Amino acid sequence: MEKTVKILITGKLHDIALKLLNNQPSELAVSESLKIVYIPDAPRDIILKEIEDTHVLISRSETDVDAELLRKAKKLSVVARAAVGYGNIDCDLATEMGILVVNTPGKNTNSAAELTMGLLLALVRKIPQAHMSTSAGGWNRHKFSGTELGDKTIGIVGLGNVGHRVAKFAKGFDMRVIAYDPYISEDVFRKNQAERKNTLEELLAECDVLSVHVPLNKETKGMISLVELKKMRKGGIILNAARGGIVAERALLEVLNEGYIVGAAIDTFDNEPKPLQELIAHPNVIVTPHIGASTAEAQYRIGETIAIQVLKALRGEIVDYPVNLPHVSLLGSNDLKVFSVLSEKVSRFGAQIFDFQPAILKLTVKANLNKEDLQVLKLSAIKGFLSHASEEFVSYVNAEKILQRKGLEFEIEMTPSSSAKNELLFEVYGKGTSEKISVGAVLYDGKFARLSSINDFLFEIELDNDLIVMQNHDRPGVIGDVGSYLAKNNVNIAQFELSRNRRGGMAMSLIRIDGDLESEVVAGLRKLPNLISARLVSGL
Ligand SMILES: NC(=O)c1ccc[n+]([C@@H]2O[C@H](COP(=O)([O-])OP(=O)(O)OC[C@H]3O[C@@H](n4cnc5c(N)ncnc54)[C@H](O)[C@@H]3O)[C@@H](O)[C@H]2O)c1
Ligand SMILES: O=C(O)[C@H](O)COP(=O)(O)O
Repeated sequence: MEKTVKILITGKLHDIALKLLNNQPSELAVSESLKIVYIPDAPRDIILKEIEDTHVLISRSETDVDAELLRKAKKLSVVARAAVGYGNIDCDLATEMGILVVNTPGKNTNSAAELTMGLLLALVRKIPQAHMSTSAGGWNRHKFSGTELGDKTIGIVGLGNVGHRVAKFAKGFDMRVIAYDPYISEDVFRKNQAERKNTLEELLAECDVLSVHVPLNKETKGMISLVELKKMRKGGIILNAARGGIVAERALLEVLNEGYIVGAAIDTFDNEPKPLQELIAHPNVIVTPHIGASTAEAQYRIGETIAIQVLKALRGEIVDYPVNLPHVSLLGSNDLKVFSVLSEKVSRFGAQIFDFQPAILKLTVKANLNKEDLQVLKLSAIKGFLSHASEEFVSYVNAEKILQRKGLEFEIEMTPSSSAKNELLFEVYGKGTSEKISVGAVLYDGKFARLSSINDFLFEIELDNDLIVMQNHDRPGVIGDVGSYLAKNNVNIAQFELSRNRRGGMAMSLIRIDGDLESEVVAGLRKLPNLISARLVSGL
């Protein structure tokens, strides 16, 4: 029966996202049918109920994806954050549970940077106050006198996507741009014509306008508190269109009341949607309700990107913007995608053909790959092995953790090849010295997955459907007996491959069958004369 995947959407999304999920482009089509439950601005109690049988959650900043929610989500495999900040998602727990978290970095950058500049201009020219007064019939040309941006210094904390766009815009207003971001290279500062400050203190001491553009995390929460605000020049102003809590709100209120800081423009708050009342009502503060990403253009880009991420994740592909798989970024090419599927298949096969206690798994790769691509193959192999050998839900996200928990070691080795060979050898070693199995696989023509060996036996068989792995004595009549037994049990053979180590010695056969096979049928095979073993390998 076709599986149905439930996608719960709890925030407002652009129509393009729903269009792409409902009418999937052929290259992203998923085999499951999708049940989309779209509840923009969903209340918490509804989310907690709906999440129980949800497979994919698409959310915006108002949905806290915390431990309470995750623990109720028994079927969840993807959390898709339709924006950048994921401070509201318990990523550690999601990782532990094997849930992939994705986001859409860069897609709302321009909108957030434009809003930041809008807030800055509105603040220094008192535009909201002048508008209110004038639209109410007033005409106060002297009351609404402001200050210019030209020649003032803006201090940017976090020169990432939004930060460097703000830097560019500020340059357009002839501002001096200084920035503090210890995590990026000198080059980024140079390219964005921002003077690098090595400490936050240096930056604070020199800026008239302080604008924060860092993520909210343990390190940045409260990074601008009373001490830091007092390190700024008297008469400075503060912008926060990043996250509430980066600038401590009570401290900001204090310096505003003292008149030490003369203005603040804020889009993001500690307690959304009910921010600190005294702060938002302060006469020198202008506020917006977290609308940095709220433009038609940003929402289109986000909607399109998030739908593609979800479809890729459902297809088992590695997504473009994984949050909790930092060591695997883009799945570079289609070739790598096909190779990673081979890696998953060969290890899933290997997991089903031994009877000893495994201790070490080893993948030998004959190809020319970079470190990142090798990591993809490693994760695919672990995932393939564990998805047979573990009761837990295994994904690229938690595969390594589960492996560690099971006390298994993984080794990976690459044998560089002068020609473009794509071959894999997957080995499982037991604790005893003689316990070992190996399975070889190859990509013919760069795309067709074939099993090429099991231990010393050579094959060329498709790694698809269910397979029977049989060992027998190399004597006449075995193939005939097996063929008629399977026919009697209504099993159709798609491919039969026999390999032997020497004439009259041991033989191994692989039988690829159409459809599913009952385990009793395989058990019956073992009773045939000259059969040593027969086992079913499934889920390929
Ligand atoms: N108001 C909105 O609607 C809106 C829209 C977009 C982004 N945002 C928020 O803006 C912030 C920046 O977004 P982005 O897309 O530019 O992210 P980004 O990841 O591209 O940039 C963040 C930068 O902060 C730097 N950084 C991290 N920790 C730091 C620290 N302790 N000190 C100094 N620098 C540090 C990083 O090195 C990085 O360069 C995030 O909080 C994001 O959630 C808000
Ligand atoms: O983190 C972000 O990208 C912004 O805060 C926008 O988030 P939202 O559009 O989901 O509120």
